[in-house]
Amino acid sequence: MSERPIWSAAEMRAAEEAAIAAGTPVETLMDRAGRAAAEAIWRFAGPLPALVLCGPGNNGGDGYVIARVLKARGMDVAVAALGDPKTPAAHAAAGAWAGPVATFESAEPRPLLIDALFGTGLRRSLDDGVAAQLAALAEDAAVRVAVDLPSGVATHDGALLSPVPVNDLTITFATLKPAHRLQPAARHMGRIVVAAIGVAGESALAEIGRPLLRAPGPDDHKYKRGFVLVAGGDLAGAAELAAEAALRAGAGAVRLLGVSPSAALPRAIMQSGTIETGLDDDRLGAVVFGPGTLPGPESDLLLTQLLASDKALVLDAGALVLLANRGPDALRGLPEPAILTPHPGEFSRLFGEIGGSKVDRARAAAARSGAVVVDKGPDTVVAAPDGRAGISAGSSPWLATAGSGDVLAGAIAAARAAGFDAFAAAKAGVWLHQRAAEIAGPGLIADDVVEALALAFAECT
Ligand SMILES: NC(=O)C1=CN([C@@H]2O[C@H](COP(=O)(O)OP(=O)(O)OC[C@H]3O[C@@H](n4cnc5c(N)ncnc54)[C@H](O)[C@@H]3O)[C@@H](O)[C@H]2O)[C@@H](O)CC1
Ligand SMILES: Nc1ncnc2c1ncn2[C@@H]1O[C@H](COP(=O)(O)OP(=O)(O)O)[C@@H](O)[C@H]1O
Ligand SMILES: [K+]
Repeated sequence: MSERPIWSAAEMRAAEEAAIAAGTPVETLMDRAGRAAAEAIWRFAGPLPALVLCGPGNNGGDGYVIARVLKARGMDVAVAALGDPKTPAAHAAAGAWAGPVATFESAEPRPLLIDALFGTGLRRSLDDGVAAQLAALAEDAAVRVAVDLPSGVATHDGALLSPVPVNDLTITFATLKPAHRLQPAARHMGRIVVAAIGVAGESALAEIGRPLLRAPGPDDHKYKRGFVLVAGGDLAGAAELAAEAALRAGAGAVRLLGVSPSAALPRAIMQSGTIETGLDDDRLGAVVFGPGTLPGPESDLLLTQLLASDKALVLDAGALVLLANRGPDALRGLPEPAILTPHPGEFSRLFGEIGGSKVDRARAAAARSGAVVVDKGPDTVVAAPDGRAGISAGSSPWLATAGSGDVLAGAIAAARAAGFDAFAAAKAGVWLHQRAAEIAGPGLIADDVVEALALAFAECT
């Protein structure tokens, strides 16, 4: 599985510095960035009368290049600057722009707005007057484009430092940055184009991509495809959703125990036995515990049994409440790293308030617990104890419906039982879940996501 990297502002700067040290001047990088952005804008928006807003740094420098390239293509381009260029490269780019430059304050709206005020160098919120003028110009534009990042967005954590217009297109350079995928910023990007500018680097953070899953072959049997046990309790529906999700997400066999057998479930799901006997099975690839489980002495005892077993655990919902009482250290030293799937409430209950971005928080939680943490939400982050992390490329808001988390737990367990390590399984489950939600479409309920998992799985084989 190959995934799109996500670089921090510091990693982007390091890549840029490495390229410069290797002989590519910053002016060349800026020229590539501006040309690529102009090309993307030209293709996306067509030849509308454009207004390019240029800030004082290199983001503004990109803006001057864009203006020059679009004008050379015959477009009607106006430029407005927020202050004079402050970097040599931006200065050179501004010098190469032959047309007039209005002040930012005096800029009049035009159908195509190109925001090159601030990018990764933004250090604080925009001044109120600047944010208000940007909003007014965006309001009156037909197409809004952001260069690298919408101005006002914090690169690292996706916070909005001041009001930010919703863009139709954002062109970023080399790789995605965290703010392109983290909320609340992510919803302000519109379509995202990543333009190559000839810099290289490395990052432990990537976008969660479509996993490569194995369709069964001639040598397969059901247990080889993956055997999942769902340890249910109390509220049967949630455990049933997890069990059926595991089956539809590719597990060869699923057993659901701890709740009364249900005729509503597919007959393919095994429902006989006790959790104790069910656990005593070497063929088990993953155990889901928590969906539908209420905290109490009995469920707490079961958690103790599961932690003492050598099984790969996916802990969700009620199991996370039980775990919060013990503290995340209870997971340290398990033979197989557990996978935790907290929603924001469960996350803070389990790990307390952690500062930084959502990626920082998930990484800290994973390092603390030794588990893979799936920090759920519209921008789900998966983090491993060693610092590797992934951010979901997006998620249908229709997943904000009862039971959808149970479905995710089942899908993750299927990937784990299929042989993926905990980090890869968590990411695969997140991808399948969001894709299934997309397939199920608006108005979905959790049961529909379960059904659609089979189609999502098929896209990965
Ligand atoms: N890193 C790279 O490899 C490349 C970066 N490029 C562009 O360069 C940008 C980064 O350039 P810079 O580091 O110069 O940063 P920016 O252009 O994003 O902004 C920095 C400038 O804005 C000022 N500033 C920051 N926040 C402010 C605020 N709230 N109000 C008023 N002024 C504020 C700073 O004092 C500084 O002068 C990227 O976003 C990208 O668009 C491209 O030219 C291509 C190459
Ligand atoms: N607004 C939203 N946009 C996108 N995805 C969401 C949104 N709200 C919730 N989700 C996703 O839906 C699932 C909800 O899980 P959870 O809160 O545990 O629900 P439940 O307990 O009802 O099963 C998670 O996978 C989460 O990422
Ligand atoms: K910008």
